[in-house]
Amino acid sequence: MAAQAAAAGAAFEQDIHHDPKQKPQNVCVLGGGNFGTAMAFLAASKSHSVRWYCRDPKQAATITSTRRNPRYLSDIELPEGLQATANVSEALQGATLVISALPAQATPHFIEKYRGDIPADAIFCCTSKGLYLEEGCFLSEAMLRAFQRPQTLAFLSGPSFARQICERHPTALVCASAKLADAVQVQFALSSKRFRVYASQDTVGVELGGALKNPLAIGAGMIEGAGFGINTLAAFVTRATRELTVLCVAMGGRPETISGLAGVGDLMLTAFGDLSRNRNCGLRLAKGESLDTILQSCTVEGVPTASVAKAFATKCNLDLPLFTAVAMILDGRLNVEDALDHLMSRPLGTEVPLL
Ligand SMILES: NC(=O)C1=CN([C@@H]2O[C@H](COP(=O)(O)OP(=O)(O)OC[C@H]3O[C@@H](n4cnc5c(N)ncnc54)[C@H](O)[C@@H]3O)[C@@H](O)[C@H]2O)C=CC1
Ligand SMILES: O=C(CO)COP(=O)(O)O
Repeated sequence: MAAQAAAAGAAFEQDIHHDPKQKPQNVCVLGGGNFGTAMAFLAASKSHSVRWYCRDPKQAATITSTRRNPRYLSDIELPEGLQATANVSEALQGATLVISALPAQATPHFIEKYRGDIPADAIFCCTSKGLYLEEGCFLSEAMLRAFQRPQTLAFLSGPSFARQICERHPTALVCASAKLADAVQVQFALSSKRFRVYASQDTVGVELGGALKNPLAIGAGMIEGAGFGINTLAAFVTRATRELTVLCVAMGGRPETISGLAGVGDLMLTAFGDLSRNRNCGLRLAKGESLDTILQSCTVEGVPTASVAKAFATKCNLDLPLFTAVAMILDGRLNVEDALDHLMSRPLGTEVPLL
């Protein structure tokens, strides 16, 4: 399948979505991990000028000389024209579009440290999927505080494993920005025959959908790890979708966004997809591995996000048993079996509010 997809590669490069009104971008990708690799791959495939910041100088040098990322997705051959560097100022100089693929918890600190190097008129497009634990808030709020000035933010989200983007599987995402024209800039900058971006103005829904599906995907993994089958998983994902929608709408997002790519689309991918680190984290926890060991092995955004999600639910006066159970298991206050027992023993009720 991967070979077949790669063979279709030449067509992928063609920019069928070229809009003469959209200028070519000077793209800077931040983050040398899985998603940074996918974003650098995409932007370079579209013939933008791409500079890619990886904090490890050896890694950056190897990428530039071999066109492979030695640490992540190392079997993927990257397009020509990519320049990786460990020098932040060099990477950001003259950028018109900054695509950040740093872990959520690292992003505000990065901005605080390097805001002087980030061009004030660039679109800062965030692909991180998490809420900000240190301040118990949306990542965008912490990012804007870190900028200490107005900066155009966009959020790119939806069902998209980095590996499958690089293997050119047809993929669809949504990009949200307060001004539709800014979301459209990103849309045209990245769309191709194999990567379709929808534009949106629902920044709250897109940011929250991407972040909140992660603790729920951990829950889905726990169910599988505990040995339960598709009956349990389907029930969980259905009720999880409801909790996701109720919380996003209470926080100001649109329900249509949550039934779209950034919500249900990404929840399905991560709850059912073997490549999901959040799902695998739940699976490994249910099999008895310690959370510390798991977090040392990979980025799992759902862990810090779970407790912020629970705090958001409390603030909105919402009873969201699945978010609560996942957060309590991650805090070590409940085990998976007891959580399932408790969830199945809750008072019986109607599925949706009565008419
Ligand atoms: N992997 C995927 O398929 C997808 C990931 N995302 C999101 O992208 C974000 C990044 O995820 P991945 O790339 O998968 O993680 P990763 O763990 O593969 O890579 C993270 C990278 O960030 C670098 N990094 C960490 N802290 C840093 C700092 N302070 N300064 C500079 N570099 C730093 C690490 O060295 C590493 O290269 C997450 O929020 C994730 O939810 C979104 C869609 C898909
Ligand atoms: O968000 C993702 C794909 O859309 C990646 O999910 P994981 O972080 O669980 O691997």
